[in-house]
Amino acid sequence: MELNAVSKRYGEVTALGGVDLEVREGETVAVLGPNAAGKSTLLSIALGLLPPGRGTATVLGRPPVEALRAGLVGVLLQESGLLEDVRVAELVTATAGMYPRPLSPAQAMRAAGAEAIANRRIGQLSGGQRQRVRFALCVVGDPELLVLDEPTVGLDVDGRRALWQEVRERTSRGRTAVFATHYLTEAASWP
Ligand SMILES: Nc1ncnc2c1ncn2[C@@H]1O[C@H](COP(=O)(O)OP(=O)(O)OP(=O)(O)O)[C@@H](O)[C@H]1O
Repeated sequence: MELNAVSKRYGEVTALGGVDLEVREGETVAVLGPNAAGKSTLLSIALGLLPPGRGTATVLGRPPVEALRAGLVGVLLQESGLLEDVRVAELVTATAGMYPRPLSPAQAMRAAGAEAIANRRIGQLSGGQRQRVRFALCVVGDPELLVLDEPTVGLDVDGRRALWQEVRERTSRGRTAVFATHYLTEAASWP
């Protein structure tokens, strides 16, 4: 992922003031900053979900939207909506079907620590359980790059452990991850 001199203003608010970032294959990079620092804005631009005011973004050597459409990027955004009436396994299976070379739904749910809730309806899940489902959906396509916005919010110790273990396992296979956090410990403890 490469950002060159990316700026973004919302009216009077300067969310990003000329950010350069280069993330190479196999790296795990934390975007660290306090609330309102511009982390989500940066990730949204890097994903092609938001146009930069100035500057350029490329992902895997192409425009971000193309990388996203090609199924090369797994995304976990803060509090993103989930279908409420379906069961976890149904949603993960349907999402897997949108990718060229997905993991099995069981693998993705295991990676997210969501096996025990596979048959539960999403509308009945707790906040942390929903976050596990978001992570399962993020990895089920076995993407080259994971983009995670505050991925551990709401997760208990086991949920956090499962998530970081999966990120580490992917990185060891040359995959890449970029995550936003305001937890200094999470950013700093990364090897
Ligand atoms: N759609 C929007 N319209 C106007 N201002 C916005 C919009 N989105 C973000 N902002 C402002 O841009 C700044 C950066 O917001 P952003 O969500 O990128 O920060 P963040 O670092 O992700 O924060 P947090 O840690 O609280 O999630 C904030 O001042 C925010 O109020």
